Amino acid sequence: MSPVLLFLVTLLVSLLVVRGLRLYARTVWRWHTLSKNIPGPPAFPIIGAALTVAKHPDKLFRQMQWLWTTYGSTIRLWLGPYLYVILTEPDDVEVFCTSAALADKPHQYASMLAPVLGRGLITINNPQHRAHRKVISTSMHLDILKGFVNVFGCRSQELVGKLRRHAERGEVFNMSPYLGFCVNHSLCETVLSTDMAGVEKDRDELIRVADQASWIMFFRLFRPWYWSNRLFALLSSRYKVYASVVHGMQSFVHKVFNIKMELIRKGVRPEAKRLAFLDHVLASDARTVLTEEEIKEELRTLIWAGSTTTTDSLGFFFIAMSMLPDVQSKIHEELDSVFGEDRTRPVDFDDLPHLQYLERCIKEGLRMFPPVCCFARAVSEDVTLPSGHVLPKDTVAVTVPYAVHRDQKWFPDPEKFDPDRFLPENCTGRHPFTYIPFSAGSRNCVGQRYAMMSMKAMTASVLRHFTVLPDPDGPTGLHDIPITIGLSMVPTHGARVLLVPRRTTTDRTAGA
Ligand code: HEM
Repeated sequence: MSPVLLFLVTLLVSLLVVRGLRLYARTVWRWHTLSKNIPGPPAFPIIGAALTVAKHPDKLFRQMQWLWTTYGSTIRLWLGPYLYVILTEPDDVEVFCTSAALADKPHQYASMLAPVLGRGLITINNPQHRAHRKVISTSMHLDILKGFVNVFGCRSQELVGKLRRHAERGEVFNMSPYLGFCVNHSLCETVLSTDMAGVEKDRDELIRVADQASWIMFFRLFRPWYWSNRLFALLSSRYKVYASVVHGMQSFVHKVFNIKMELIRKGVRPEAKRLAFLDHVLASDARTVLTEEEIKEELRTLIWAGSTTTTDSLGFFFIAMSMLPDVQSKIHEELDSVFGEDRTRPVDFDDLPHLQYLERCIKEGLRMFPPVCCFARAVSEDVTLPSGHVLPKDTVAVTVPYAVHRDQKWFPDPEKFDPDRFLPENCTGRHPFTYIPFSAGSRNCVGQRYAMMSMKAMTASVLRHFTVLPDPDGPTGLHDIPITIGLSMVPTHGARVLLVPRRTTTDRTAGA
């Protein structure tokens, strides 16, 4: 290159860099000015307050609790060069969930979560999101979900068989891996295919590593220096696991999808009673809206979205039950009134409406331990919140259900497990955005009904057979359960409990 050309190129690059820096400085200055009244931890140049939150996941939860007890219901948090505003006032949360200026996810969802979760509903933005959401929610229709309850019931019976071995040995053990397997097995069967012949190994391997992947994704979110995929690959020892999970999930979904397409080509249709979500999608208009690649991405999303969230909710639920004998015995009474002493019949769809108390307990569990600990939105224009604070354009708004659900005003004595908070008469007049385990608005959880049905079927199946007792060496109360934060909130030591088989009248007579 001639010296003159080199000079011109250097000059041009320098001008562009200076212009970029000036633009950035102007934007940051604007963010500073608009958010100066919002309290938050001190921030340093370049890294912001990253060191305040870049903690080990076991310590991160306490750190987040410290944030909202110290700074209140609106918090300013600088992470690297970005400004995050955390909101927990229900009126602000309503704007967060419903404002068109907050309908999209920030870019970190696409760059860090999409490789694992898939470029599906959770990570894509409008107008693509709107089109996909229409198709996916149609295929999550109640009539379709009804058919899944039998799968939940049967997988739960298998779960009970595995748990029985520990119960018979009279030992405290960690239920979480068994719950995870049951949840993931049910998800694969209902979302992808009832017939997993030939791909069981891939499925089981995926289930094994699912937790690690969710942990790694969250680990990155709080470390701006790992946001670039290249730097993450170069600098972090965790990249290898991450890359193998991404690859494993993609190839598993591709394999199942290809098997289905091959069967369709051969004119083989699964029995109507054994249709999975994918069968419904392939038989619907969805194929005209979504390409094959898009369908595969949505399948990955559904499986990931349902996996740790449901498993961890169940984990917290059973720990809570082990500490609340009175609540548990009310559930037992309800189960006995529905199933009698028959312990062999799997739970089916018609049983679910009769399990009202159980449902309230699940809802209260989700209030106290909402597994999605926070979610975020990109702010596409300045938004003035009802609390008076301004969300500046191009920043990120975040809400934290765990904190929202502990508002004394709407949930008096919030650390008390009280299922009757969800009696219809006690919900009247409650601010609708003060209970958001499944989020709310246009980006709420599309699997909410699926999740409630599967959790009801699984908890009913386990509690029909067992009484859950606490680990004598474990936490002393619900406030004391150690929590680790990954993509979802996890009980740090898993759901460690002791199970005691419930005896039927026949057992008692035989034993007498
Ligand atoms: C207890 C279980 C579950 C909880 C607590 C939960 C919670 C949530 C939350 C809070 C969101 C919003 C996330 C955000 O805005 O970033 C969400 C979104 C989503 N969930 Fe769930 N979820 C659960 C189970 C499921 C299940 C079983 C499925 C699928 C079978 C599922 C599929 C999805 C999808 C696809 C989205 C993205 C929706 C969209 O943006 O249009 N979830 N979930």
